Parts: sequence; C-alpha cells; structure tokens
Amino acid sequence: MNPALQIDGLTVRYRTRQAEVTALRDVHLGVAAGEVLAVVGESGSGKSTLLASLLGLLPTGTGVEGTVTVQDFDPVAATAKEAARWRFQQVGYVPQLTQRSLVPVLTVAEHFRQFGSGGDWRSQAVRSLTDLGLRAPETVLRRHPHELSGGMAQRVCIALATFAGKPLLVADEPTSGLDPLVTVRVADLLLESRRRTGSSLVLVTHNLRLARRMSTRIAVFRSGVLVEHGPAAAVLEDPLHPYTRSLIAAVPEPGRRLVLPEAGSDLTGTALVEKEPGHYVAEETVGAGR
Ligand SMILES: Nc1ncnc2c1ncn2[C@@H]1O[C@H](COP(=O)(O)OP(=O)(O)OP(=O)(O)O)[C@@H](O)[C@H]1O
Repeated sequence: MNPALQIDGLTVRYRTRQAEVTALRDVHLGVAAGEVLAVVGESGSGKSTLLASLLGLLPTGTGVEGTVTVQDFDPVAATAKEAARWRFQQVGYVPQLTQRSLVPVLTVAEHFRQFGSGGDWRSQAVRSLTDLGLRAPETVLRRHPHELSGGMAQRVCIALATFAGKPLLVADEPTSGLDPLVTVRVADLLLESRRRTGSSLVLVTHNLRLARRMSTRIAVFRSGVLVEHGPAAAVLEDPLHPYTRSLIAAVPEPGRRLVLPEAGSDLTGTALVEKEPGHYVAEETVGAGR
C-alpha cells in the first residue's frame, strides 16, 4: 500500500529573538492510507509542530530540513497559498483552539455550506451534529461562533472536518475538555468517517486510552525526538522505550484514586477519580504533600 504520509529526516527549528528551539529532530515516519496514527508525548514534545509540518502551517522563517510528502503534496516546500488550497481540498482539520478557527461573521450553517456539495448538506450537517450529542442542531446551525460554548464549537469543528470526506483527517487533541460520553461520540464519529471515506487519520492526544481505542499505529515523541513508533497494540502492550513505559505506567487503572505528584502544579494535592475510562474528575482537595 502506498504511504499516505511520509516523513524523512524532518528537523524543525523555531527562531525567536532570544533563542533557537529545535522542536523536531530527524524524524522518520510513514503512515499507510486508511491508518489511524496517534501522536503522543508530554507537553512541548513537538506534537503540534509535527501537525503544522504536515499541514503546511509552520510560521514563516521556521528552519526546516528533510522532506514531508502527504498524498504526493509537499506541504513544507509549498507556498502559503498553495498549502491553503491543498488543505481546503484534501484535509479535514480539527485544530486545538477550535473557537478561533471559525469565521466570526459566518453562521455555523454558512460554514457547512462552504464544504457541502449538492442539496443535502443541511440534513448531513444536522446528522453529524446530532451524532455528536448536540440536542438542537437546527439552532446551532443558525448561530455565529461567539454564540457557541467551547464544547459546542469543538463539536462543530469536528463535524466540519469529517463533513466533506477528505482523504486526510488531522485532529489536535479533539476531545480535550469534553465529557466522557461526548469523548466516545467524537472517537466514534472520527472512526466512522474514516471507515466511510477510507481516509487516513492523524490524531494528537495526551489520552492513551483514546489512542488505544482509536489508533492502528502510535508514535511517541519526547523533546522533539520520535522515541518509539509501531502498531498500537505492540507499542501499548510491549513498549520498548523506557519513556513509553513511563507514560503507560502513569495511566491509572479505572476507578483508582490518583493524587497528582508534580511539585509546582496547580493541581498538586488534588485527588482525581476516573469516572469513565480515560476521564478524571477532581474529587476533593487533599492537601499538598500527601
Ligand atoms: N511558534 C513557535 N516559536 C517558538 N517556539 C515554539 C513555537 N511553537 C512551538 N515552540 C516550541 O517548540 C517546542 C515543541 O512545541 P509543540 O507545541 O510542538 O509541542 P506539543 O507536544 O504540541 O506541546 P503541547 O502538548 O503543550 O501542545 C516547545 O519547546 C515549544 O515551546
């Protein structure tokens, strides 16, 4: 099977006034058509930079070495205009800050109309929004972005990304902040859309349970280095790298009570209880140091 996505020797350096930050170092990664790749790693490990490279969204002036090919297109070498046109035609994208990615002067319906072909875009949009647990989809369609809550905007963006059946779906933390039932709906909708269209899906997530539920392959990043990459079951059941093992060990068993240990964290001393797989709620404050 041809790779839908191929990255060879990718190094990305951001240049700021104060310093140069190497966000990715010599990354080699391939994803076949129809696969679901979960990109995991701690904050600052380079996950969003990887997505920006795949989407042709790196800031101007960023230093890039190596090659990226996504379905015969090179998003890193393309101009901003070429990359924008390609994304519109080929990519369904769920960004991390969903509310900012909607156009303030357009209603939700007008967002859908841009991607819809034929007359049934409205019923398709209503179906997607209903599948994502929005109770009054017709009302949501009439609203402007500022009239949506954060969770609503997130689900609108997910519905838009899957709407047109593009060959590549890219989602940056699509379920962060959503409740457990909606998380499951989002996962199901993304997977259903992938099944229907045969698209490939690249998913950035901190949630290893979500990665396990959704992905066929997992790529583990640490400090810009791809430390482990392979079939999801192999990486999660038999991790080779100590960092992957520590990520997996940090996921508590369902129902277990967890007291966050990191010194300096706002949540230090907060007990979390897993109410649903992969979803933790603050149960009580137990005092730092316990
Ligand atoms: N535009 C930028 N200019 C300078 N440095 C940046 C820029 N974007 C990211 N970085 C730095 O590059 C590194 C990788 O950041 P990146 O956002 O890719 O990580 P991440 O794994 O997605 O983190 P998070 O999970 O917190 O979103 C970090 O050190 C970050 O501070």
